[in-house]
Amino acid sequence: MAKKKQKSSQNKDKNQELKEQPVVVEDEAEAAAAAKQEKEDEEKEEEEERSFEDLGLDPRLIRALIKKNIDKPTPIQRVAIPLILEGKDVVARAKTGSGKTFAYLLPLLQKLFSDSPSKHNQAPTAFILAPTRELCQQVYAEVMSLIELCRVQLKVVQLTSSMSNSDLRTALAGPPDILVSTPACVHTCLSDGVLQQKAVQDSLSIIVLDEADLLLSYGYEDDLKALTAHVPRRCQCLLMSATSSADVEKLKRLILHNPYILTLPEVGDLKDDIIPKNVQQFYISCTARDKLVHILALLKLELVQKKVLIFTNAIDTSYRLKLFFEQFGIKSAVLNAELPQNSRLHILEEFNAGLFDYLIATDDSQPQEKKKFDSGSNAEQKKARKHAKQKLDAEFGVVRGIDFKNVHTVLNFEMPQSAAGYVHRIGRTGRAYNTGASVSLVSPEENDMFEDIKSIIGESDNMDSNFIAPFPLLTKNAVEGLRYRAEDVARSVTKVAVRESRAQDLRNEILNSEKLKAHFQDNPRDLDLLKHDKVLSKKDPAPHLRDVPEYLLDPTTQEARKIVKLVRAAMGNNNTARRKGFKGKFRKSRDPLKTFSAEASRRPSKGGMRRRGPGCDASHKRKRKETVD
Ligand SMILES: Nc1ncnc2c1ncn2[C@@H]1O[C@H](COP(=O)(O)OP(=O)(O)OP(=O)(O)O)[C@@H](O)[C@H]1O
Repeated sequence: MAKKKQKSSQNKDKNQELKEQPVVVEDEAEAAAAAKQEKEDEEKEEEEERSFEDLGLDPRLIRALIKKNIDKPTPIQRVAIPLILEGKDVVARAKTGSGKTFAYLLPLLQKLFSDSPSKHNQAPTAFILAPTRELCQQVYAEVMSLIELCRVQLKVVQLTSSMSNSDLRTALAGPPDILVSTPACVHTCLSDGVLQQKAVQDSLSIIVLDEADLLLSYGYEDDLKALTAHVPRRCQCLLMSATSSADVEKLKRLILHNPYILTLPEVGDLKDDIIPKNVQQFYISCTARDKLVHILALLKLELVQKKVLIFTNAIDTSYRLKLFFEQFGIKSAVLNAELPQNSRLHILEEFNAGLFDYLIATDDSQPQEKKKFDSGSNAEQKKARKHAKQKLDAEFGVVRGIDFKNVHTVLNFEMPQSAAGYVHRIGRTGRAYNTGASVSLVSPEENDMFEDIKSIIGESDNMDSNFIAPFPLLTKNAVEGLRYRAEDVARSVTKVAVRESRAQDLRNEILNSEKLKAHFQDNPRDLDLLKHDKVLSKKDPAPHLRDVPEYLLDPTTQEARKIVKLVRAAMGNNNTARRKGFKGKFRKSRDPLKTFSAEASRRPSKGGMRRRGPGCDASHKRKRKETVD
């Protein structure tokens, strides 16, 4: 009996053992996976800790960055900087606001600091080409400020198509070390002999195509082809882009030799390419007529965070909005392709410097203007095209690339005409380490487009990051409380008033532009000279419209205002908050500056960044892998 008992207990033990065995195996597998994960996390952390020093950056540049409150490279910078310093050709694709400009500018400057160009150079050593004048101006300003902070002697010029040949010649005399321009302007310089082709072949050692995904769509293909014929083979080529497209591929083939490809996991996929994950997206459904009262409620009841960038599809609408706002004591400025270039640049600078909180920008892809070409007789179409061409500056681009600083809210007063337009607009907030929000006012007529946008940005696939939610803070009562005043004022903003104010603004800005040109030659940093948010209404705003009486605020709206104020207080100045260790409410993975991750890698441990070396595109034989973040 005892034996039987012993046997049965032995069997039991054995069974137990057998039963437990797979568990043990599973535990081991789990432990191994955990250890692997831990190692990967450690590696990732180490990678994230890499400083600008670790990347081999010149101490002068590091000091300059610190003065700009930039102390840590972004993921794209961590990978691109060392490669560019090594002299490699690089294609870098990373979403908007991920720090691509410094990713190429820092190593480019460092190279120019150390390799002092030959005295015999007759042409610039570096070309930086961007699709719009505004972008060129932005890059130029960035280069100049870095150089100033580094106290190094380098000559940088920005050339624009509006300059005369003699001005171009003067600017190119020397020659400059860096030339910032559009491809069309450089092409003109080459064909007019302002830039000698032979000199370019001898001197050019680095060329950057910034916002490369836009260059071909802006019609620069022929200009680039003409230029590449003179780009020497030894010249280092860098191509920076927010998206991957057939155009980028075409450019890559046109100008690069065996580049390293620094790319994103889902390149070609609009949603992951350019929507910054730290932007919360909202919408409000209302009739086209009710948009005014809704936008008034959002701004006047302070239900959205300032600064606010408001998008319209037509220039007239932007003036209508401005005049409407003025009657409620809300000061705003408008930005559109009709304004002179100096004014536009100055408006951007003022807005970035925080001189006003509301900027009404008209999207540069003008469906309204385009429609005019598509209707009417041939002669009318021709006339309309000529007229529009004269009026609208072809190199103006407000939606893409421009680095609007600290925009907390993007408001689509009118919906863009494409999903791409939507993501480009949204990309103006949530830049650098900031968070942001967007609110789109959607009328029934815009519903189809809105549905398209939702499906293209992948709302259904990924509820977490790309969900466009109903805006929760605006109640029906709050809107109704303002309706009477809004409708009354809206009636007073007539078509004639809009036309007059548009013409008046243009006159003012043309005068401004001349003054600006002269003034900024001597005082490039003086921002306060001319204000762009001045009142255009002929009628003084009625005092009772300035303030919203308490009785119009229902308890929910009061609560909502409090929330918005609290959030603002918590955010403070975001950059300062970040320096002080403020982590923000968004997960790190939602920050475009921190989430540069690349195509699926075999070593996802460091964020899946894939660095593809020369020749990889074709053969996949020499795949180099390096991962960050
Ligand atoms: N390492 C960094 N740390 C903090 N901020 C940074 C860093 N690098 C760049 N920035 C800031 O981030 C913002 C966005 O950078 P940048 O304009 O280069 O983005 P981008 O990737 O070129 O975007 P886009 O594709 O829209 O042009 C800028 O204001 C820039 O000063």
